Amino acid sequence: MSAILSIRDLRKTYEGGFEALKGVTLDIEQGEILALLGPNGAGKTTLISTVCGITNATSGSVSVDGHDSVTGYRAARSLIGLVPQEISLEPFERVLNTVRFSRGLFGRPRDDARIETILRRLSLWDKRDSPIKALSGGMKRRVLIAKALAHDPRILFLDEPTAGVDVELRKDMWDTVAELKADGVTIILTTHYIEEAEAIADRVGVINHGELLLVEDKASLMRRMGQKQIEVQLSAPVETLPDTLSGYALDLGAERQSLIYTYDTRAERTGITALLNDIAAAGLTLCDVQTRQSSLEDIFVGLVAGGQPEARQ
Ligand SMILES: Nc1ncnc2c1ncn2[C@@H]1O[C@H](COP(=O)(O)OP(=O)(O)OP(=O)(O)O)[C@@H](O)[C@H]1O
Repeated sequence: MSAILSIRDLRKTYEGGFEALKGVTLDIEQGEILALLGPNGAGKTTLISTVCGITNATSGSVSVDGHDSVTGYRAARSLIGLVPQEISLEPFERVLNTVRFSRGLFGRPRDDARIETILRRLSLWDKRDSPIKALSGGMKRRVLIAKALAHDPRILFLDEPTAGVDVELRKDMWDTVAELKADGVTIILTTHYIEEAEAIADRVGVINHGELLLVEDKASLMRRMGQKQIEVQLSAPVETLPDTLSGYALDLGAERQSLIYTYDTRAERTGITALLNDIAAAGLTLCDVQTRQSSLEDIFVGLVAGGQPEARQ
């Protein structure tokens, strides 16, 4: 895979001096779905707006399929579709015209067959003659996507596509995103919902206070999530670990009265049975056992709080 979008040391300081982006560097591969997770005010919308040229960067660069977003603005922008967070549609305009008009804005020749395909894909074809104001909130969001796709962009930004939508519609939106990916569209979406990132992303980025804290393959994050800890409470404190237990990666817990063993749930052998046997053979008496599992949410919360992710019970 090759990067279709390269963001280098992107900084944005708003008038008044607020530093919303503090040097973001990120490569986005052709055809991937990247979810950008971050709390309110993290800089997600600023990042998207800057990449799309709605806001000027203070410094740094963005290259879209080789086109610089400043010196080659028109070419770069024509490759991008943007679905904004806010629903900003003309209420009396009809669906078909709204979407057709968007294509024209990018100087693309009228192509009714293409618009029909897009509207059908988004289940909007039956509503093509409806005025926007007659649509439900979910349908309006679909129109925003159709508008963003009208000029056949190769990269689609979705800024919190499912904020405030019900569970069913959220799942629908996830299906739509998967279909767009199958069409070869590269998708970057921002979200507060960790389960959304889990459900659809290939890679997950975590942003906070204008800094990208992590960008990682979802599968490897899942492996981290797969990490579990078992804490064995002992009936009496131990000074040092018995030599017979030195082969295990064990940590001593609070007041040296517990042993903490971290293992991978996906491993063929977790080693728990042998560990428990060896603890007993070393003459230690167990009085309780607890397990904890770290989740993507723990990793996220830990990163955003500036600490280490903790395992969760
Ligand atoms: N035009 C502006 N002028 C000054 N500060 C701004 C402006 N736009 C955004 N900010 C500030 O920049 C920071 C990042 O905002 P941004 O909208 O990018 O965050 P976000 O991650 O998208 O948040 P949310 O999840 O709430 O949409 C916030 O502290 C915000 O108040």
